[in-house]
Amino acid sequence: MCRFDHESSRRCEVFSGLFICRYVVNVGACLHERRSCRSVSGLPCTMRVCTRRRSRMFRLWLLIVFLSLHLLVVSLVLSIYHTSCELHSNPDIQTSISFSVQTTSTSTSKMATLGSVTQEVEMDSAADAFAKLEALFSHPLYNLPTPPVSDGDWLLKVRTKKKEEEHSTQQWLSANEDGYDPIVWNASAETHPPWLRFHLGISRWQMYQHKDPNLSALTQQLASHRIVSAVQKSGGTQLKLVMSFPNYGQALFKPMKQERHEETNVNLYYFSDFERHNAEIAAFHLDRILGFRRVPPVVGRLIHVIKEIKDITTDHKLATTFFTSPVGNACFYGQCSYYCSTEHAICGRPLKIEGSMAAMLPDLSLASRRSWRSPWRRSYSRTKLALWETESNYCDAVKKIPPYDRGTRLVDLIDLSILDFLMSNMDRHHYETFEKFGNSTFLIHLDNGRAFGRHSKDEPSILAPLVQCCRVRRSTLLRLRLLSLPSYRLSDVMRASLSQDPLVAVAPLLTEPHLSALDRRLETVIQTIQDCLQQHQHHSDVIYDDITDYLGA
Ligand SMILES: Nc1ncnc2c1ncn2[C@@H]1O[C@H](COP(=O)(O)OP(=O)(O)OP(=O)(O)O)[C@@H](O)[C@H]1O
Ligand SMILES: [Mn+2]
Repeated sequence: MCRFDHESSRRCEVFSGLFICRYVVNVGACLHERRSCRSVSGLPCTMRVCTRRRSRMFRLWLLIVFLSLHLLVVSLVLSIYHTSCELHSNPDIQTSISFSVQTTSTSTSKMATLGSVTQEVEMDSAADAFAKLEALFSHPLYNLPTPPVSDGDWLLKVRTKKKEEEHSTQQWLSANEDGYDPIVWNASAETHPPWLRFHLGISRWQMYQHKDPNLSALTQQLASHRIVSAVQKSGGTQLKLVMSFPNYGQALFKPMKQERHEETNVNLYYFSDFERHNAEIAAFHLDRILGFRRVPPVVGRLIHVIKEIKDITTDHKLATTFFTSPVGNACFYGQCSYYCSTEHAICGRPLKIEGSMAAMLPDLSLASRRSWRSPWRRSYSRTKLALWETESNYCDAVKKIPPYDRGTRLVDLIDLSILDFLMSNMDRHHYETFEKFGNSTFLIHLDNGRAFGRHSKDEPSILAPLVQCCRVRRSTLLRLRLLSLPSYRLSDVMRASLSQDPLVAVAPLLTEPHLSALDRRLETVIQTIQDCLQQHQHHSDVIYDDITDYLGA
């Protein structure tokens, strides 16, 4: 049984249909050839009878061999058919299966090849990939002992309201907010909706906990909760909307602007590239797989342009930008500094559009954030180079400037550059932190929409912070090495992780070439660190040991 959508199961049917067809066509051609051979035979009559009897026996034998081969192939087709449905995302694997079965019909020795390919496919099956992901997250490197989180290390605290205050707020909210549910939560954690649990779970060190029990409820709500409001989000260059849910949760919606398989146009500069909704989703998964947990949860969702945006928006500027395209698709373009025009409209097909839904961080009035300009920011100019591109001792200078002169800020920035290199994101001009935690805190990895634009090329300059500073967290290096092993292969665990997103029903979130690019780039990162270790006398010059307490690492 296919686990996926009609379209993919149709593809599977067509695939296996083609498969059998090709096989039958080959056999038909063989029989036809044999018939024509007989008619041109020129042997004497008696010999012909004898030969005929022998040839009849031979044909019978051939038929038996052929039929048993046929049965074998059909049973193999059926078993592969099942696997290929689960792996509908993997054209490379499908090609190799169809290739080996065609050759099997002509040579039994190739059966062995088919057997091994089938085995490989089975080993790489979805269930196996999930097992890899599970094993990865259960590995001690993902469960390192962490310092106790003191009261002051939580971003927010629940304040118990006075009874009258609570009552008046509830009345105000239920009386004034159309489409919202009455508030039923109080100081007790069991009453909190998933978005509030997420906010209350943000600490000085991470956006959410490893194996956070709230994560699935949160992502499920982002993916399916009713949308009661959609307004444009100011800030940034490209159009995005803040969506609100009946329980007051919110998400940042970034619509699909390009097809997943489309590589970035080579003539576009990194700063004028379109953003990708699937990059926002994949970045969340990658960040989590790397063990950082610094991206707020993001899921994919199909949004109804009319019912879930146009009909409910209170944003008058946005409302004026809706139109129906010549082919009848519902479109809008909003107002922003890049690509907000009829030529770059965001259109449903005909009514629904894919997009990413990122869990909104707590409002700035509750938890203000500080935006930091990256020392390795690009010039955002077609002609100028940034200082880090020309100065050989650039890192030495950075290391002397606060906040890079102490604590983990530099290695945290290097973690971010590793994430960016893996997903080929050149657009990391700023990063943010929560003001409350000062300089001693994690970096929030927001805005990943310009990642995963190119799989056929790697961009070495993204790794400049690592190359120039030759410094890396020990825990990061160990996890990178783990992800380069076949049993935890980065592309496999990413494929498994991304297959949990609802948008796989439309198509895989990352194409196979993007997944392979991750493995290739991971090798480059590990090699870069290896080179650093060779260049330095002491390992401690390169490795920032953040896990001395971790036994056996
Ligand atoms: N999940 C989130 N929760 C709250 N605020 C967010 C979230 N994601 C992004 N923001 C804020 O929204 C603003 C714009 O977001 P983002 O940088 O993703 O948009 P953008 O259009 O891609 O920006 P740019 O063009 O600068 O790359 C930023 O100021 C950021 O702080
Ligand atoms: Mn952006």
